[in-house]
Amino acid sequence: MSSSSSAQYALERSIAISAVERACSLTDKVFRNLVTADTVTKKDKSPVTVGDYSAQAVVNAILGSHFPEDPIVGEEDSKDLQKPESEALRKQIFGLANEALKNSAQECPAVAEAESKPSTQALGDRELTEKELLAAIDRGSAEGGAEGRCWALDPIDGTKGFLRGGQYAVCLAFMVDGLVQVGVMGCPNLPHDASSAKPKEGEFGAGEKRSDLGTLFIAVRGQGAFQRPIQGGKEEKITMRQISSLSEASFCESVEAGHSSHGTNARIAELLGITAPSVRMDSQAKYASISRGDGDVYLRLPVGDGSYQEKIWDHASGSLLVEEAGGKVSDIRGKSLNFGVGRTLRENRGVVASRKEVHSKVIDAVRKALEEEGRGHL
Ligand SMILES: Nc1ncnc2c1ncn2[C@@H]1O[C@H](COP(=O)(O)O)[C@@H](OP(=O)(O)O)[C@H]1O
Ligand SMILES: [Mg+2]
Ligand SMILES: [Mg+2]
Ligand SMILES: [Mg+2]
Repeated sequence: MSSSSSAQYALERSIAISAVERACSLTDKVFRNLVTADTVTKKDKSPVTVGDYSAQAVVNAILGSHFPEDPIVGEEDSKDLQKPESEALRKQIFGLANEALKNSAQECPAVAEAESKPSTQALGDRELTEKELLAAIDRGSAEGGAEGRCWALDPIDGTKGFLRGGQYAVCLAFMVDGLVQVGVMGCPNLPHDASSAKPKEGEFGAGEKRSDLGTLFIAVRGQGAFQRPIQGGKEEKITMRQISSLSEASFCESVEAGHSSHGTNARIAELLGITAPSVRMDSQAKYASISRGDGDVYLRLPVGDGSYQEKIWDHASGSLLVEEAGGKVSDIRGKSLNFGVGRTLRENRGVVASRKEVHSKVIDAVRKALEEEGRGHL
């Protein structure tokens, strides 16, 4: 196989971009119409439920029409949605997903081009039935594995961030024989330029969205990592920041202490001489941020007894972005992430991502900090 030809996986790349774009405009709309100060106060998660299901339906329907044989490992399934009491929810998702499938075909040059190819079946000519919609969601139930083509989808990654008005991402990756080849990530609330002010969290409901928010990240193995405004525009190449010493680095970590141990991170920073405060954000936007140099090290340390198995859709697209931007991604022991063993990364514990040159130093500090806590066995 000629690995560096820019034509390699060009179709998968353009279909993935269009699917993620459509899903992002849908989730953005769901946020603006359904997340209100009231739903947030009541800790009502229904907006994210609507967004999750309809975004998965849209992406899977698009993948299904272009690559009908390809298995998809998606986070959601329609089991709860099929219950009689979910009828109103089903109707809402049905409307949103069909609208997204219909509207965007003309607006998105990548999909217009791909869909004009005779081999593909045009979407959006007619509405999907409710049955087809549920089937599209359940197309995501593949088991994954080390053989052949496979997609991994997180329709809304960072569900907590979505509800806060903070960072979340639509993440889609294409894998061959367990290796990620294409990663596309849409971050509707991430500024194009990291130096511009961060969006204020908790600004719910209607109102004009800032025009500098919404960034799309794209990576193909061997072809580099790129970003562009999600609304369209020129792709620019991104690379991780050059730092001469780890003491200049800053960490990027989860907002949720339950997803990554903040206390241990602080000790690792101390061991490495890092003084800059950690940047905390939800979702795989962390991988995207370090890929373009907003931060330098993404640490995700196991919490508790370390038995949690990371899900492949939480890391597939982000890890390729970092690798293509000059970084290295491994688990806390320095072992490569193995995306070919099923729906989870069961052979790995936690994640460490940084520039290649400093990666082993970070791994050493992680080991030392865990040993000090009596968790060296993790
Ligand atoms: N105990 C745990 N440890 C690590 N990750 C967890 C976890 N419980 C849930 N997660 C995952 O963490 C993801 C969010 O990561 P982050 O905290 O970096 O934003 C969630 O994705 P979803 O939001 O798609 O469900 C979920 O899959
Ligand atoms: Mg997720
Ligand atoms: Mg999710
Ligand atoms: Mg989830």
